[in-house]
Amino acid sequence: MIKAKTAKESLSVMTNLVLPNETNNLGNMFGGELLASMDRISSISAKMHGGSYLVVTASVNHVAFNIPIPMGSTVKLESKVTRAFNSSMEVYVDVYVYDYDNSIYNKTNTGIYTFVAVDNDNKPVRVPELIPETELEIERYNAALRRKQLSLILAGRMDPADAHELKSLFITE
Ligand SMILES: CCCCCCCCCCCCCCCC(=O)SCCNC(=O)CCNC(=O)[C@H](O)C(C)(C)COP(=O)(O)OP(=O)(O)OC[C@H]1O[C@@H](n2cnc3c(N)ncnc32)[C@H](O)[C@@H]1OP(=O)(O)O
Repeated sequence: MIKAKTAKESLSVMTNLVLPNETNNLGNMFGGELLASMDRISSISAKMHGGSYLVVTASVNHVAFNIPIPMGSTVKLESKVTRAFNSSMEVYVDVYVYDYDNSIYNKTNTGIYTFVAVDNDNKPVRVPELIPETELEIERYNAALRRKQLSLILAGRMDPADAHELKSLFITE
């Protein structure tokens, strides 16, 4: 049996400066640059949880661009696995921009990614269970199955009729 791991064991943090070649014509960080950084850091978290296996991005489930990030900003990305299923793992990435006037980080974006651990033949392999500890980790863990079902439906991999946990949000018997 594979030993379970806590969510915090997969924590990965990356801080960077937004340079001019990473911005759009409004002088704000280009969305694709942010997506690439989010994919990169979340793959590190998935790999930390999955162990020696390779991990591949199976889906980008959600990315909200709530606030533009201006050129010159100090951007911090934090990612953690929120739940492990059989071979797949959900990873949350929270993005913050440093406010130098008030010496605090403000959250600007959140992204939710799914990674799958695979062997050298690209066959999915089992990953350790995840143990959530903090209130936020437990909240994200509990809702992850519904997000997985939604992601599978959108990818054409699941019949909505089989998504019982997701349906229970909308339909009460
Ligand atoms: C030489 C030097 C080397 C150095 C080395 C070090 C590297 C160290 C860092 C590594 C970091 C790399 C990070 C790269 C990250 C990319 O950039 S990877 C490139 C982009 N991604 C890809 O190319 C993946 C392409 N897709 C695939 O290969 C296959 O579809 C997959 C994802 C492996 C799934 O395979 P499958 O045969 O369809 O498997 P299936 O059994 O149906 O599903 C497996 C699991 O995935 C889940 N799943 C599948 N699709 C979805 C979906 N859309 N939504 C949610 N869940 C899904 C299933 O529900 C299932 O979950 P579990 O119940 O097992 O938990």
